[in-house]
Amino acid sequence: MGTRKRLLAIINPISGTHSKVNIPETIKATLDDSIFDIQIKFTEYAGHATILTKEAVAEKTDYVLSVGGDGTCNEIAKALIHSDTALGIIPIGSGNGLARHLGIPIDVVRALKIVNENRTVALDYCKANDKVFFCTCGVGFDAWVSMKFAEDKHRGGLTYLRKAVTEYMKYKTETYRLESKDGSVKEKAFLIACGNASQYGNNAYIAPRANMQDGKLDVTIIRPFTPFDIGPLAVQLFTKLIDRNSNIKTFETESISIIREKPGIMHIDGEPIMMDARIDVSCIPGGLKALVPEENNKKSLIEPIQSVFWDVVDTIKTELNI
Ligand SMILES: Nc1ncnc2c1ncn2[C@@H]1O[C@H](COP(=O)(O)OP(=O)(O)OP(=O)(O)O)[C@@H](O)[C@H]1O
Repeated sequence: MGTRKRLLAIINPISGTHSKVNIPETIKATLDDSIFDIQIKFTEYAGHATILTKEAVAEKTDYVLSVGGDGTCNEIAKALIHSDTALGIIPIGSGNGLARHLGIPIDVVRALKIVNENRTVALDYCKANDKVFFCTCGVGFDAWVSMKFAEDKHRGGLTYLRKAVTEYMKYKTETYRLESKDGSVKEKAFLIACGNASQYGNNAYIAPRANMQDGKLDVTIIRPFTPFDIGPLAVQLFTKLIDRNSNIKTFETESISIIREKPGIMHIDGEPIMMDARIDVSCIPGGLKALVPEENNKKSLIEPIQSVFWDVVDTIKTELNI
């Protein structure tokens, strides 16, 4: 037993809508304790996961599991970059974009079995000014929705949907200047998203061609559109076809600067944050070790339907206090 790998599982008790009470037992029952020496900790406040992870890296822990959503993954993974400690993801958040991109099942037991397979790869990570992200960052409507979502006491994919619908009518588009190696352009945009991974979460593919091992960001610019365009746009977003929409511009780049008139909100892996008027976004190849399934991006066809079903059940339970 002397050569077991040290593993710390960090559980965010407020992520997503599922109960976390049984998760420590499930982790202990499912992870192979002949491979892993397991420790489990709950976060106590926002930002705590980063502190716990830094301690784990200093103690030469081999794996840190993020048991939460994309916000928890971000807090953990930013403390893991360029270290020998690998990230594992047990997705129990609201969007779970990074897990879904990597093909990790949205099911605690099945995700833990991926950890048992013990397959590590090097993934790219990205920066927006001094903020590190792994999935997507963006300015415009998506950042606005992330702020409204953060203010809401409810979580879950349905809350995202509710916020997007109610905020669309009130939202005013901005003009941005974009600078990249190809030159400088001005764009009036509903949103500008930079994807390291392909989706926001909940299988909303904002950067369908994004690859976390190509050293590049996939930039998507959605220009202002009318209410009549919403239906086709929504269908294209969820069917990986958004780059076919003529109102949308997509391209790949190693880096890009997004410049607006004054500082404002942006989102970093779905978490809202105030940023300077100038945002320099870049991709750093291969800086994060992560546990992934053998065949990336292979997922069950009924998984999105299951996710919505459990979201509805959890929302009803929360509303009825049961
Ligand atoms: N113990 C805690 N109490 C309050 N907030 C916490 C605690 N631990 C972590 N947080 C914060 O909870 C927020 C939400 O977590 P997370 O992103 O994992 O879940 P989610 O928003 O439901 O899922 P997703 O990001 O996939 O949509 C993060 O911003 C994180 O900083």
